Amino acid sequence: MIDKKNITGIILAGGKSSRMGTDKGLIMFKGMPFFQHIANALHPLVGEIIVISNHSAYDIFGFKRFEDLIKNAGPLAGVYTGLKHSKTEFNLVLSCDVPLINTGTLNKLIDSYDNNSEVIQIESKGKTMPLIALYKKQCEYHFFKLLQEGERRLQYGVNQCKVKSVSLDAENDVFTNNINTPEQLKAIRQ
Ligand SMILES: Nc1nc2c(ncn2[C@@H]2O[C@H](COP(=O)(O)OP(=O)(O)OP(=O)(O)O)[C@@H](O)[C@H]2O)c(=O)[nH]1
Repeated sequence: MIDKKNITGIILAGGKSSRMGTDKGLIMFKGMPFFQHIANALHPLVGEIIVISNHSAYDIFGFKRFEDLIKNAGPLAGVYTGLKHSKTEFNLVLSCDVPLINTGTLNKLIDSYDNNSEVIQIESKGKTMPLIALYKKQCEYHFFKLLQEGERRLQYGVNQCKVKSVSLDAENDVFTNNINTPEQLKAIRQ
């Protein structure tokens, strides 16, 4: 069991939201922004939450916010920035577009940790999800090197680490739904 004081929650909210057309983390769903749903799911499991985003609108949530150390380089740079600023060995990294996520699902990542892994990621509907994952801080070194080489793919970066995937039961797959488009938003609001 990992002590929650040794886990930082890192929420990435620095994307362009081009498919949605409006900043995804700030979309209202069941009375609160997507971002707040994600922070609420993380809160019981971590000692601190930090936000990685160049958008100052996220300051309203009251967490420390850091800007990408490498700009316009996508989620790989966002995760790298989060790990670099984290003070803890373990880090639960989430995107801001999974508003159905819950603490129980995230806890599965922590429960599945073993000493041989550097990243534990969710696998849902046959797809690995490196933005619902537990990272050891040491991954920052791999990611920095890859970014310097011009690599931008997060899943490629994760695959350079010792990675383990945790599959969800079919009835829990819904909690990891990525909401990227107005159509997907409409579907969860119904
Ligand atoms: N900090 C940071 N986060 C990012 C960056 N790019 C994407 N993200 C975050 O990574 C997660 C997944 O992002 P995507 O859906 O792949 O990209 P997006 O730019 O948000 O959306 P699209 O423009 O529709 O692809 C979201 O939480 C984004 O906010 C980035 O350059 N920096």
